[in-house]
Amino acid sequence: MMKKAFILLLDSGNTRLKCRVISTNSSPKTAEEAVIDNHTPEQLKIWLEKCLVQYGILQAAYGVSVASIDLQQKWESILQTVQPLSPVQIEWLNVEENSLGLKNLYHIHQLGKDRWYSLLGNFTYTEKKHTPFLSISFGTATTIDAVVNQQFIGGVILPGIKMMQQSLHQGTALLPEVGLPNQIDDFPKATQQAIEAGIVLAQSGAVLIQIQKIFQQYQQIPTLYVSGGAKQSMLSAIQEQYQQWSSYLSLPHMVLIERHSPVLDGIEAYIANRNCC
Ligand SMILES: Nc1ncnc2c1ncn2[C@@H]1O[C@H](COP(=O)(O)OP(=O)(O)OP(=O)(O)O)[C@@H](O)[C@H]1O
Ligand SMILES: CC(C)(CO)[C@@H](O)C(=O)NCCC(=O)O
Repeated sequence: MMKKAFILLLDSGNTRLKCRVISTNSSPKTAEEAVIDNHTPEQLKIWLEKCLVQYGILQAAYGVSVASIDLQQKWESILQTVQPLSPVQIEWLNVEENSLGLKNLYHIHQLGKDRWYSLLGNFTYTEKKHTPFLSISFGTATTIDAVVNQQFIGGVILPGIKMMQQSLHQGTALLPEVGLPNQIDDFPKATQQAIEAGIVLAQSGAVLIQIQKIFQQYQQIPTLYVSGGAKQSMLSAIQEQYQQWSSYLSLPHMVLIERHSPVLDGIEAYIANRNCC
């Protein structure tokens, strides 16, 4: 009988580590996911020890990181300790000029690896490869990346929602730190509501502008793939802003798809393709 084994995928972000276990000799292949806060790295050890019992030996580990070198080394040392007799090195993946049929027009030495693998995850998920899309992440930072005609044509970086909330509070004497609203007013009349609405509009407005630019330049409405820890608070605002603009011009319906972990999907697709060719 074949020995049970698994592969580990890691997406090391500025706030959290997202992990996926892929069982190599059982079905379904994707066995389990976990999210570890960067402040509690020991949780990775606890989770991996559980995985070793359940899924057999750790065969390989692939990661994408935009976090500090220190944190990368922390994840590496945890992997060494959980399987000391046959230690596994994490292979940290890089950005490329071309992968899985997607061409990268961004500066490859500058592009965040999470952005590239998220694009690959969303591109793999796209059935009609010529459909333009925006790969949007509401994480520590917000990123809005555009793919048209199978090319990543570029994207924008904004402070994330939490970062905007904190910076308004920290940089002023009178402004409180706010949470995320369920509903926003068009013309707020109180401080908290004014800040909440301002942040949501800044973020969803940036998305709408990128949709408009693609429409102006390519006469198509992109599909939106939305991910990241703060995505829930943004979905209705994006839909509403699109609705208001598009109804004047009788534009087609916009497809918005929530994506759970596109970076891990991108790593999985990239590795599967590399190992098979
Ligand atoms: N309900 C929420 N409201 C507001 N912000 C949230 C909420 N839930 C999570 N967040 C924020 O989402 C961010 C974390 O999201 P995510 O895990 O996607 O980011 P990350 O680990 O920093 O990864 P990356 O660096 O790749 O963005 C944090 O800034 C967190 O505060
Ligand atoms: C923008 C973030 C922080 C998003 O996680 C990350 O992708 C990053 O650090 N990028 C490097 C700069 C760039 O992508 O141009």
